[in-house]
Amino acid sequence: MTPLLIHKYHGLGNDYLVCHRSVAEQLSNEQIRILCHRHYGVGSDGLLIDSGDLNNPTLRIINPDGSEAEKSGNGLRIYARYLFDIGRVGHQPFLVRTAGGEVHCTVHNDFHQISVEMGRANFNPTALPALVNLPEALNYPLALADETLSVALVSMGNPHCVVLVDKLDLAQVHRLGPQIENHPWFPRRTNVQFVEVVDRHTLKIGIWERGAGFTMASGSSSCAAASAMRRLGRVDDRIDVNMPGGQLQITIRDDFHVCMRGPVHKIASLTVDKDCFVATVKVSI
Ligand SMILES: N[C@H](CCC[C@H](N)C(=O)O)C(=O)O
Repeated sequence: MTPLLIHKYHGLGNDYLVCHRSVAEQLSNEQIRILCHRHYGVGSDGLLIDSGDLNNPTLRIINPDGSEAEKSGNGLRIYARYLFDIGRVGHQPFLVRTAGGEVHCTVHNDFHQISVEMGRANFNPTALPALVNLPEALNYPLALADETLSVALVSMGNPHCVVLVDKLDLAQVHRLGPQIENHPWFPRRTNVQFVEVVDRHTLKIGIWERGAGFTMASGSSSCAAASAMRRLGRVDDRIDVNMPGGQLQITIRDDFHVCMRGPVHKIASLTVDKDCFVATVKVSI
Protein backbone atom coordinates (compact mmCIF):
# COMPACT_ATOMS: atom_id res chain seq x y z
CA MET A 1 0.00 0.00 0.00
CA THR A 2 1.49 3.35 -1.04
CA PRO A 3 1.53 6.01 1.73
CA LEU A 4 -1.54 8.22 1.68
CA LEU A 5 0.37 11.36 0.61
CA ILE A 6 -1.93 14.35 0.12
CA HIS A 7 -1.45 18.08 -0.39
CA LYS A 8 -3.66 20.90 0.89
CA TYR A 9 -4.11 24.21 -0.94
CA HIS A 10 -6.66 27.02 -0.89
CA GLY A 11 -7.95 29.53 -3.40
CA LEU A 12 -9.40 32.46 -1.41
CA GLY A 13 -10.26 30.17 1.49
CA ASN A 14 -11.93 27.57 -0.79
CA ASP A 15 -9.66 24.76 0.34
CA TYR A 16 -9.01 21.45 -1.41
CA LEU A 17 -6.99 18.30 -0.84
CA VAL A 18 -5.01 17.01 -3.83
CA CYS A 19 -3.77 13.46 -4.36
CA HIS A 20 -2.55 11.14 -7.11
CA ARG A 21 -5.08 8.60 -8.31
CA SER A 22 -2.91 5.80 -6.82
CA VAL A 23 -3.80 7.24 -3.40
CA ALA A 24 -7.49 7.85 -4.20
CA GLU A 25 -7.86 4.27 -5.49
CA GLN A 26 -7.12 3.05 -1.94
CA LEU A 27 -10.00 5.09 -0.47
CA SER A 28 -13.69 4.29 -0.34
CA ASN A 29 -16.24 7.06 -0.86
CA GLU A 30 -16.91 7.00 2.90
CA GLN A 31 -13.18 7.38 3.63
CA ILE A 32 -13.00 10.39 1.27
CA ARG A 33 -15.92 11.93 3.21
CA ILE A 34 -13.99 11.37 6.46
CA LEU A 35 -10.84 12.89 4.91
CA CYS A 36 -12.78 16.07 4.01
CA HIS A 37 -14.48 16.28 7.43
CA ARG A 38 -13.47 19.42 9.40
CA HIS A 39 -13.06 17.48 12.68
CA TYR A 40 -12.62 13.77 11.97
CA GLY A 41 -10.36 14.33 8.95
CA VAL A 42 -7.94 16.85 7.43
CA GLY A 43 -10.87 19.09 6.44
CA SER A 44 -11.57 20.58 3.01
CA ASP A 45 -14.18 21.73 0.48
CA GLY A 46 -13.34 18.68 -1.62
CA LEU A 47 -10.73 16.25 -2.97
CA LEU A 48 -8.93 16.76 -6.29
CA ILE A 49 -7.68 13.54 -7.90
CA ASP A 50 -4.74 13.83 -10.31
CA SER A 51 -4.80 11.28 -13.14
CA GLY A 52 -0.99 11.43 -13.24
CA ASP A 53 -0.97 11.61 -17.08
CA LEU A 54 2.14 13.49 -18.18
CA ASN A 55 0.61 14.76 -21.43
CA ASN A 56 -3.11 15.09 -20.82
CA PRO A 57 -3.65 15.82 -17.11
CA THR A 58 -7.17 14.88 -16.12
CA LEU A 59 -8.81 16.11 -12.95
CA ARG A 60 -11.62 14.51 -10.95
CA ILE A 61 -13.38 16.54 -8.25
CA ILE A 62 -15.06 14.88 -5.27
CA ASN A 63 -17.27 17.00 -3.00
CA PRO A 64 -17.13 16.54 0.80
CA ASP A 65 -20.43 14.62 0.65
CA GLY A 66 -18.84 12.12 -1.73
CA SER A 67 -20.63 13.33 -4.87
CA GLU A 68 -18.55 14.04 -7.99
CA ALA A 69 -18.50 17.49 -9.61
CA GLU A 70 -18.08 17.93 -13.36
CA LYS A 71 -15.87 20.98 -12.88
CA SER A 72 -14.45 23.28 -10.19
CA GLY A 73 -12.90 26.66 -10.92
CA ASN A 74 -10.83 27.04 -7.76
CA GLY A 75 -10.19 23.31 -7.95
CA LEU A 76 -8.67 23.79 -11.41
CA ARG A 77 -6.59 26.74 -10.24
CA ILE A 78 -5.29 24.68 -7.31
CA TYR A 79 -4.61 21.67 -9.60
CA ALA A 80 -2.63 23.92 -11.96
CA ARG A 81 -0.50 25.18 -9.07
CA TYR A 82 0.00 21.60 -7.81
CA LEU A 83 1.21 20.52 -11.28
CA PHE A 84 3.61 23.49 -11.28
CA ASP A 85 4.89 22.67 -7.78
CA ILE A 86 5.70 19.07 -8.76
CA GLY A 87 7.41 20.25 -11.96
CA ARG A 88 4.85 18.74 -14.36
CA VAL A 89 4.12 22.15 -15.99
CA GLY A 90 5.84 25.53 -16.41
CA HIS A 91 4.51 28.99 -17.24
CA GLN A 92 3.16 28.02 -20.68
CA PRO A 93 -0.63 27.52 -20.90
CA PHE A 94 -1.63 23.84 -20.70
CA LEU A 95 -4.77 21.78 -21.17
CA VAL A 96 -6.62 19.99 -18.38
CA ARG A 97 -9.47 17.55 -18.99
CA THR A 98 -12.47 17.43 -16.65
CA ALA A 99 -15.83 15.70 -16.83
CA GLY A 100 -17.27 19.15 -17.54
CA GLY A 101 -14.99 19.80 -20.51
CA GLU A 102 -11.40 20.75 -21.40
CA VAL A 103 -9.90 23.96 -20.00
CA HIS A 104 -6.63 25.83 -20.48
CA CYS A 105 -4.68 26.85 -17.37
CA THR A 106 -1.81 29.30 -16.95
CA VAL A 107 0.55 29.57 -13.99
CA HIS A 108 1.80 33.17 -14.16
CA ASN A 109 5.35 34.29 -13.41
CA ASP A 110 4.20 34.95 -9.86
CA PHE A 111 3.17 31.31 -9.32
CA HIS A 112 0.55 32.44 -6.79
CA GLN A 113 -1.48 33.84 -9.69
CA ILE A 114 -3.34 31.26 -11.79
CA SER A 115 -5.72 31.80 -14.72
CA VAL A 116 -8.19 29.31 -16.15
CA GLU A 117 -10.15 29.56 -19.41
CA MET A 118 -13.35 28.02 -18.02
CA GLY A 119 -15.17 27.45 -21.31
CA ARG A 120 -18.44 28.98 -22.46
CA ALA A 121 -21.27 29.85 -20.06
CA ASN A 122 -24.35 27.91 -21.22
CA PHE A 123 -27.72 29.45 -20.35
CA ASN A 124 -29.85 26.61 -21.69
CA PRO A 125 -31.46 24.92 -18.62
CA THR A 126 -30.97 21.47 -20.17
CA ALA A 127 -27.17 21.98 -19.84
CA LEU A 128 -27.29 22.04 -16.04
CA PRO A 129 -29.56 19.91 -16.15
CA ALA A 130 -32.67 21.75 -14.97
CA LEU A 131 -36.30 20.83 -15.62
CA VAL A 132 -37.23 24.22 -17.08
CA ASN A 133 -38.59 24.03 -20.60
CA LEU A 134 -37.18 27.31 -22.00
CA PRO A 135 -34.13 28.16 -24.12
CA GLU A 136 -32.90 30.46 -21.32
CA ALA A 137 -34.08 31.09 -17.74
CA LEU A 138 -32.87 34.57 -16.67
CA ASN A 139 -34.80 36.68 -14.13
CA TYR A 140 -36.98 33.59 -13.85
CA PRO A 141 -39.24 32.94 -10.80
CA LEU A 142 -38.20 30.08 -8.52
CA ALA A 143 -40.84 29.26 -5.88
CA LEU A 144 -39.57 28.04 -2.49
CA ALA A 145 -41.55 27.11 0.63
CA ASP A 146 -42.03 30.68 1.87
CA GLU A 147 -40.89 32.96 -0.96
CA THR A 148 -40.33 33.30 -4.69
CA LEU A 149 -36.87 34.31 -5.95
CA SER A 150 -35.66 35.73 -9.27
CA VAL A 151 -32.96 33.39 -10.61
CA ALA A 152 -30.73 32.82 -13.63
CA LEU A 153 -29.68 29.26 -14.60
CA VAL A 154 -26.13 28.83 -15.93
CA SER A 155 -23.89 25.85 -16.67
CA MET A 156 -20.11 26.26 -16.51
CA GLY A 157 -19.80 22.52 -17.07
CA ASN A 158 -21.29 22.20 -13.58
CA PRO A 159 -24.74 23.56 -12.63
CA HIS A 160 -25.42 26.98 -11.10
CA CYS A 161 -28.55 28.76 -9.91
CA VAL A 162 -27.82 32.50 -9.59
CA VAL A 163 -30.18 34.43 -7.28
CA LEU A 164 -30.40 38.18 -7.87
CA VAL A 165 -30.66 40.24 -4.66
CA ASP A 166 -30.57 43.98 -3.96
CA LYS A 167 -28.40 43.48 -0.85
CA LEU A 168 -26.28 40.40 -0.12
CA ASP A 169 -27.24 38.73 3.19
CA LEU A 170 -25.10 35.70 4.08
CA ALA A 171 -27.74 34.51 6.58
CA GLN A 172 -30.10 34.19 3.58
CA VAL A 173 -27.45 32.09 1.78
CA HIS A 174 -27.37 29.65 4.72
CA ARG A 175 -31.16 29.64 5.02
CA LEU A 176 -32.17 29.21 1.38
CA GLY A 177 -29.04 27.58 -0.11
CA PRO A 178 -29.99 24.01 0.86
CA GLN A 179 -33.59 24.43 -0.43
CA ILE A 180 -32.31 25.60 -3.83
CA GLU A 181 -29.46 23.03 -3.99
CA ASN A 182 -32.03 20.25 -3.60
CA HIS A 183 -34.93 21.83 -5.54
CA PRO A 184 -36.86 19.40 -7.81
CA TRP A 185 -35.82 21.46 -10.86
CA PHE A 186 -32.29 20.05 -10.53
CA PRO A 187 -32.02 16.27 -11.03
CA ARG A 188 -28.28 16.44 -10.15
CA ARG A 189 -28.78 19.24 -7.59
CA THR A 190 -27.08 22.62 -8.17
CA ASN A 191 -24.56 25.14 -6.85
CA VAL A 192 -26.18 28.38 -5.66
CA GLN A 193 -24.98 31.99 -5.68
CA PHE A 194 -26.69 35.07 -4.24
CA VAL A 195 -25.49 38.11 -6.23
CA GLU A 196 -25.49 41.84 -5.44
CA VAL A 197 -24.47 44.13 -8.33
CA VAL A 198 -22.25 46.84 -6.77
CA ASP A 199 -21.48 48.58 -10.09
CA ARG A 200 -20.79 47.62 -13.74
CA HIS A 201 -17.40 46.17 -12.77
CA THR A 202 -18.07 44.72 -9.32
CA LEU A 203 -20.22 41.94 -7.86
CA LYS A 204 -20.61 40.64 -4.32
CA ILE A 205 -21.60 36.98 -4.09
CA GLY A 206 -22.48 34.51 -1.34
CA ILE A 207 -22.07 30.82 -2.24
CA TRP A 208 -23.85 27.60 -1.27
CA GLU A 209 -22.09 24.74 -3.07
CA ARG A 210 -23.64 21.46 -4.18
CA GLY A 211 -22.26 18.75 -1.94
CA ALA A 212 -20.18 21.17 0.14
CA GLY A 213 -22.48 23.84 1.59
CA PHE A 214 -21.34 27.39 2.39
CA THR A 215 -17.86 28.15 1.02
CA MET A 216 -15.59 31.20 1.29
CA ALA A 217 -15.13 31.39 -2.48
CA SER A 218 -15.89 29.52 -5.68
CA GLY A 219 -14.40 29.96 -9.13
CA SER A 220 -17.15 28.37 -11.21
CA SER A 221 -19.71 30.25 -9.10
CA SER A 222 -17.91 33.54 -9.84
CA CYS A 223 -17.93 32.72 -13.57
CA ALA A 224 -21.62 31.77 -13.50
CA ALA A 225 -22.70 34.85 -11.55
CA ALA A 226 -20.66 37.24 -13.73
CA SER A 227 -21.92 35.61 -16.94
CA ALA A 228 -25.56 35.84 -15.85
CA MET A 229 -25.18 39.53 -14.91
CA ARG A 230 -23.41 40.15 -18.24
CA ARG A 231 -26.26 38.41 -20.11
CA LEU A 232 -28.75 40.62 -18.28
CA GLY A 233 -26.75 43.74 -19.23
CA ARG A 234 -25.95 44.59 -15.59
CA VAL A 235 -22.12 44.49 -15.91
CA ASP A 236 -19.39 45.06 -18.53
CA ASP A 237 -16.92 42.39 -19.76
CA ARG A 238 -14.34 42.69 -16.93
CA ILE A 239 -15.73 42.04 -13.46
CA ASP A 240 -14.21 41.82 -9.98
CA VAL A 241 -16.17 39.24 -8.01
CA ASN A 242 -15.93 39.78 -4.24
CA MET A 243 -16.60 36.86 -1.88
CA PRO A 244 -16.06 36.35 1.87
CA GLY A 245 -12.65 34.76 1.07
CA GLY A 246 -11.47 37.43 -1.38
CA GLN A 247 -11.67 38.51 -5.03
CA LEU A 248 -11.42 36.86 -8.44
CA GLN A 249 -11.02 38.73 -11.73
CA ILE A 250 -13.45 37.51 -14.41
CA THR A 251 -13.28 38.36 -18.12
CA ILE A 252 -16.20 37.52 -20.40
CA ARG A 253 -15.81 37.44 -24.20
CA ASP A 254 -18.64 38.32 -26.61
CA ASP A 255 -19.34 34.58 -27.11
CA PHE A 256 -19.53 34.13 -23.31
CA HIS A 257 -16.27 32.24 -23.02
CA VAL A 258 -15.12 33.05 -19.50
CA CYS A 259 -11.63 33.50 -18.05
CA MET A 260 -10.94 33.66 -14.32
CA ARG A 261 -7.74 34.79 -12.56
CA GLY A 262 -6.80 34.77 -8.87
CA PRO A 263 -4.44 33.53 -6.15
CA VAL A 264 -3.67 30.03 -4.89
CA HIS A 265 -1.68 29.26 -1.73
CA LYS A 266 -0.21 25.96 -0.57
CA ILE A 267 -0.97 24.98 3.03
CA ALA A 268 0.78 21.64 3.56
CA SER A 269 1.82 18.23 2.29
CA LEU A 270 1.02 15.43 4.70
CA THR A 271 0.63 11.69 5.03
CA VAL A 272 -2.78 10.55 6.21
CA ASP A 273 -2.75 7.96 8.99
CA LYS A 274 -5.28 5.18 8.28
CA ASP A 275 -6.21 5.37 11.95
CA CYS A 276 -8.49 8.31 11.11
CA PHE A 277 -10.74 5.87 9.24
CA VAL A 278 -11.18 3.56 12.24
CA ALA A 279 -14.84 3.85 13.24
CA THR A 280 -15.50 5.66 16.52
CA VAL A 281 -18.64 5.36 18.58
CA LYS A 282 -20.72 8.50 18.00
CA VAL A 283 -23.23 9.60 20.59
CA SER A 284 -26.04 12.01 19.94
CA ILE A 285 -26.10 14.89 22.44
N1 LIG B 1 -15.51 25.42 -5.33
C1 LIG B 1 -15.67 25.09 -6.72
C2 LIG B 1 -17.08 24.69 -7.06
C3 LIG B 1 -17.21 23.25 -6.92
C4 LIG B 1 -18.52 22.87 -7.45
C5 LIG B 1 -18.99 21.61 -6.82
N2 LIG B 1 -19.46 21.85 -5.47
C6 LIG B 1 -20.11 21.03 -7.66
O1 LIG B 1 -20.77 20.13 -7.17
O2 LIG B 1 -20.28 21.49 -8.82
C7 LIG B 1 -15.24 26.18 -7.66
O3 LIG B 1 -14.36 26.93 -7.28
O4 LIG B 1 -15.77 26.23 -8.79
